[in-house]
Amino acid sequence: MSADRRGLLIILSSPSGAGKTTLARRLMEWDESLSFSVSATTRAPRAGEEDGVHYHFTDEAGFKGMVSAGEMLEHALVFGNYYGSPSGPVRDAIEEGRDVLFDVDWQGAQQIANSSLQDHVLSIFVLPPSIAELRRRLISRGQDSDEIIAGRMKKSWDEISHWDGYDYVLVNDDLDTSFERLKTIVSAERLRLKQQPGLTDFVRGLQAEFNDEEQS
Ligand SMILES: Nc1ncnc2c1ncn2[C@@H]1O[C@H](COP(=O)(O)OP(=O)(O)OP(=O)(O)O)[C@@H](O)[C@H]1O
Ligand SMILES: Nc1nc2c(ncn2[C@@H]2O[C@H](COP(=O)(O)O)[C@@H](O)[C@H]2O)c(=O)[nH]1
Repeated sequence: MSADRRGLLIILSSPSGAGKTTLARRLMEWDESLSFSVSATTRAPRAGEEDGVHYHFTDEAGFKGMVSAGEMLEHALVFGNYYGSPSGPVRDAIEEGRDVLFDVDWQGAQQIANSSLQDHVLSIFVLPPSIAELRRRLISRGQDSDEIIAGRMKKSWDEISHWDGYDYVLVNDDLDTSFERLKTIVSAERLRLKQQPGLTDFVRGLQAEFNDEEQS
């Protein structure tokens, strides 16, 4: 560990359409030191999605090759496509004391929470204010076919049923309020004692200064 602060693995999960990608993008704009874990996926790119920025788009053979080479921190089949988080950039960031943001489903969140990096995990589940609003958001995003939206709505309860396995839960009703709460969570978690190993040396310095003053 070469940094004063231990990096956090900030995991956002939610049913599709609840708003985690929107919140993740805002968080990245708020703090440019955050790294986003760009997942690999076999899903086809949506309009506006760039390879290497939003996802590493690959085919099934390429994806399975990465898994068998041990290059994935976690991986899962979600809505009929493979998704996974490459481990290299995550381990580099943690080594340097930087935080990494993940947008993964509950299976990915569980695998990261059970990995050797479990002490770094901060997990947040995002709930929609209602199921009707979840559907409205998926439709208004305007990027998936009716069939895909129906499939995601059908699976939404599978995802929601894991809500209580997370450290924090946000009901994403008003976006600005949710974002303020998310910033509060991240800011507070960064100040936890275990995240600041450099404090031991700092307090030793205070003690030396205190002892010097006592003796003079
Ligand atoms: N609090 C909110 N109020 C209204 N609309 C919202 C809110 N949060 C997000 N949205 C909108 O809902 C739609 C879905 O949001 P987003 O793509 O962030 O969801 P997601 O959880 O990342 O979904 P997926 O898992 O499918 O990637 C987007 O059009 C987004 O602008
Ligand atoms: N386990 C993982 N889940 C992931 C990863 N990247 C994204 N996801 C989840 O997939 C669904 C669908 O995403 P979409 O971009 O197709 O709408 C969503 O729940 C994401 O959180 C990953 O690397 N691992």
